[in-house]
Amino acid sequence: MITLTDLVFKWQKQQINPTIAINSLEIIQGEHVFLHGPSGCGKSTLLSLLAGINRPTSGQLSILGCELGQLSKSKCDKFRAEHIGYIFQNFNLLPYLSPIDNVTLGCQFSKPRQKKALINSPTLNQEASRLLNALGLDEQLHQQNVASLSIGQQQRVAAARAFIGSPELIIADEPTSALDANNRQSFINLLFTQANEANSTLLFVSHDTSLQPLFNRNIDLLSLQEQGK
Ligand SMILES: Nc1ncnc2c1ncn2[C@@H]1O[C@H](COP(=O)(O)OP(=O)(O)OP(=O)(O)O)[C@@H](O)[C@H]1O
Repeated sequence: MITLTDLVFKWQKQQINPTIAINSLEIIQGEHVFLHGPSGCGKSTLLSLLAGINRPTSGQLSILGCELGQLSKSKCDKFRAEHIGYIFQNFNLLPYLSPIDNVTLGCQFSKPRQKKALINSPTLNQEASRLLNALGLDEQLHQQNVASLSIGQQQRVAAARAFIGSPELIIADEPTSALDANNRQSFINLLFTQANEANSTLLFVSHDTSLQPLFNRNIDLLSLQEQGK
């Protein structure tokens, strides 16, 4: 599903030590991967490459057989909209829109993803509402401005936006950092249920190593990078 070969990424051309240097990594469809490593080792940078937000400096990065480094920026954006659900560390929600509008935005830029979302519900709004309910966001909050929601509630909106249209890859960057232990466990359970239902690959970044046993694969980015340098 994801294949990295001799992948190198430098933020600056003149940088001596690349931020990312990975010889080889293969992740198969449906795998639940826990990615960890010390602060600054490049976790968010790697995620931005996988999401096509940044481009490799050299090497290959292929997702679902598509070589992301070869795509134009607009094709990369289209690829991301179609195949990837991304839960950002700071959620990246549009504060003046409602939860429903934020969630439907997740599939607004891809017709195939909209079609997949409409398998479960007659309209995109109803599908957004179904996902928000499944994530435990009270129905009366679905139409309020997102800015008026608590952090935990905003996190649910960010998750529903990533899940809509069952993308093949779900990327979650520190998605549980703002939650207490109970909410963290229920959030993880929902994440796994959603990923299993759609056979999505899950790439989950966290500093909380107590979550590690819940995943079927554990990648230490620092050791992976050591092999590549
Ligand atoms: N936009 C940027 N421009 C230049 N350098 C950057 C940029 N973003 C990150 N870096 C650098 O890349 C390196 C890796 O940062 P990154 O955020 O990927 O680490 P991380 O492992 O996700 O850290 P954390 O666990 O603290 O979130 C750091 O040295 C950081 O300073």
